[in-house]
Amino acid sequence: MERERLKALIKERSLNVADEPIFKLSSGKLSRYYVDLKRITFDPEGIYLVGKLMYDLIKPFSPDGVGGLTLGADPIAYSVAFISYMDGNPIKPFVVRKEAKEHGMKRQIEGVLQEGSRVAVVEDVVTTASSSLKAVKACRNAGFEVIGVFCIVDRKEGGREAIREQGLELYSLFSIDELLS
Ligand SMILES: O=P(O)(O)OC[C@H]1O[C@H](OP(=O)(O)OP(=O)(O)O)[C@H](O)[C@@H]1O
Ligand SMILES: O=C(O)c1cc(=O)[nH]c(=O)[nH]1
Repeated sequence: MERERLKALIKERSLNVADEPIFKLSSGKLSRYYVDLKRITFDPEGIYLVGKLMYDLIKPFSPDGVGGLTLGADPIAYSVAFISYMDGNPIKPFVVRKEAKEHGMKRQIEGVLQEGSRVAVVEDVVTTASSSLKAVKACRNAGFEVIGVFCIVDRKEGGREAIREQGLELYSLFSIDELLS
């Protein structure tokens, strides 16, 4: 039920489809469609559904932490952390900055996790997985053990294969096909 509701919300609010490839992606490529998941992750019902469904996906792996590359991953990490606490199984959120801070503690990762923590890397959309893998690399540099990459939508444009090359699996709530159909 929650999955069907989230799918309906994404189709209604996030899916932008054009006749021509007018949407510029993070990779620089142009696409005929764009899934704007910020329309979901900045909405109270959307953030609840994402938190609940993503928590259900991640929970079997028993991670200590959940987070990813700012900005897409941030609301996902916070909502999973909130839901996990309500479930009596707290998972700590963290944020990977695009670049390490140049002042203060000069950290790239913000949070309270210790070296050796097992973490789930989350993402809103995976296209090439370049953003997810940037987060994976930062996590590994911080001494975390990454257990997998978990996203809301897999655009199926090579991300899964790129993630596998790093010895990890991609888990998604939806693939682009079921949103476009
Ligand atoms: O799999 P990839 O090819 O890396 O593309 C997907 C990334 O692109 C978008 O982020 P964007 O770069 O627009 O940044 P933002 O989250 O800060 O808006 C999205 O949130 C993913 O992080
Ligand atoms: O590849 C991307 O940058 C991208 C694609 C998409 O559909 N949605 C998004 O937020 N980013």
